Amino acid sequence: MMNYSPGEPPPPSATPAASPPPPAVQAHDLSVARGPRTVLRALDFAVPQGQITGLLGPSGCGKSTLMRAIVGTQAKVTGTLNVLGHPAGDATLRSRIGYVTQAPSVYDDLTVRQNLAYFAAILDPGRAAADRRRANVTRAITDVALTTHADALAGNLSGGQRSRVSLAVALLGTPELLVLDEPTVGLDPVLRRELWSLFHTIAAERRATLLISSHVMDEAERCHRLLLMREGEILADDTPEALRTRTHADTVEEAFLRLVDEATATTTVTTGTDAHHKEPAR
Ligand SMILES: Nc1ncnc2c1ncn2[C@@H]1O[C@H](COP(=O)(O)OP(=O)(O)OP(=O)(O)O)[C@@H](O)[C@H]1O
Repeated sequence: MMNYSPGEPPPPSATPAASPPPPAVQAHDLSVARGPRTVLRALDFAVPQGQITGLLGPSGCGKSTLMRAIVGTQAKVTGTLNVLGHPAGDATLRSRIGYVTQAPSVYDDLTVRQNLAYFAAILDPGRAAADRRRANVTRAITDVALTTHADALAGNLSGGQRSRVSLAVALLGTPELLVLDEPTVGLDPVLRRELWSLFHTIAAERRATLLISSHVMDEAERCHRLLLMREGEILADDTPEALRTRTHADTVEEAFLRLVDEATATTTVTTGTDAHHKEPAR
């Protein structure tokens, strides 16, 4: 279904211009409380346009919460969060963002094609758009490699296939920003590789921005940029290569672990009884 070969990510799709385009997402002093807890703490970061940014970190570090804030479905958000030039949650952003949650949102009693036709009718209503809708539905089904299952009931699909129906729904409207929460969970390695190839094709051909969460560190190597998270904070915001170089690590996983060790050592030193020395331990 696609033509990107895995390994090093290809260069970002945007051709070099005199001034770089504004970031797709820009956060300043962004915090989120869930219940009594602050689960995101004073985040500052930018997600560049037309690239794939990976959001990585252990379970519970706040990846889904951050994505929900970006798509405008999270309560108790403070600080500044701009998305495609508007405050997050602005009504004008609805058709410009595709969001796929961890739990696939599909109707089990409809076929794959019927599910997509239903969402296509909401996105692009009216009789005059019928041909365009049909073409978009077929394209989205092909994109996620579900052509052979197009007439199967969603309720009879495997978990990975249902996730791909959700992804196809997000691809229907050709969004400028795609926010994908762990889209490759439960998929076999071949399918994971194919989906990553699709993500690169979307970034390159449609100039879309993709923010993709994962806790599988080998997927980090396929991103143009990474936001590494830990306990509600951003530990690093860089390219995979720069992260590896900076930490003298062979893999992003190793780089992440070194950064965690550094952060832990800093915390221990600054919160310990002898809090004079604040440099991270080596
Ligand atoms: N509805 C809720 N009420 C209170 N706290 C919540 C709620 N949902 C999540 N949390 C807490 O917020 C923190 C961040 O959760 P979040 O789901 O964003 O993490 P995550 O990094 O996406 O995890 P995972 O990789 O397991 O999906 C966690 O500590 C979690 O316990």
